Amino acid sequence: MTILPDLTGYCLAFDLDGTLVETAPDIIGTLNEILADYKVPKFAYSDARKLVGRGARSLIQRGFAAANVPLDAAAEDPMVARFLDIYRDRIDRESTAFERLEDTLDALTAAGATLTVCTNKPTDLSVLLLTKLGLIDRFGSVRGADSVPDKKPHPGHLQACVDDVGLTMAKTILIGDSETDYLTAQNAGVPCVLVSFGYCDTPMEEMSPAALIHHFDELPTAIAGLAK
Ligand SMILES: O=C(O)COP(=O)(O)O
Ligand SMILES: [Mg+2]
Repeated sequence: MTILPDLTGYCLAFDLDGTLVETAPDIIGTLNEILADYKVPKFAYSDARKLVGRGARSLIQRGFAAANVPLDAAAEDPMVARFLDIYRDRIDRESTAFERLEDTLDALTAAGATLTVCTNKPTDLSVLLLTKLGLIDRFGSVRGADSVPDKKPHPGHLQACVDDVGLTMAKTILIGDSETDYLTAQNAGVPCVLVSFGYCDTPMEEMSPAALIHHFDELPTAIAGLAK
């Protein structure tokens, strides 16, 4: 494994869905439960994975649109509430940390880095998921979209995570899977590491992150190149 530089004073802020955790199976499972109420056929996992990543409301809208079923605007709010209830009950049924995540976080923490989670998932669900997967104690701060006045890509969301752990943007790196994460890092003026294994509907070639990784094994080398 890469020899890491001293990362004391560094804040590594991670996105959650599609970056730390493969949450799509339970998110799509929840969508399929909602669609069944409306007699809409279930999505195959491979077809629905590309719909994930922009929150429950967008997923429902995209799910109905992809199935060519009109969605009454008045039905959306109760549907989102029901989605969140169902999802909470099955949040870790099939969701798993991406391969080699824990070894990699161990190495980064041992080198002195402080880890945080900056996600557009609701905070309570983020904490619940990380707790169920045994990951919560690794992070000095977990902030969902509801914990800040303006969510990602607003840089204030990232700033709040950095403030929580008493560090500075000058020594912060954002690790994410989507255009939202890329724009957040740009808006905050910090380097962005993008992972290619998450949920991104923008082609990776259209963004120019500081590093692009395809597996967590590659993250220490990427961080070593950025933390100087
Ligand atoms: O739930 C969402 O909207 C996306 O969550 P993420 O920011 O952890 O990818
Ligand atoms: Mg994500």
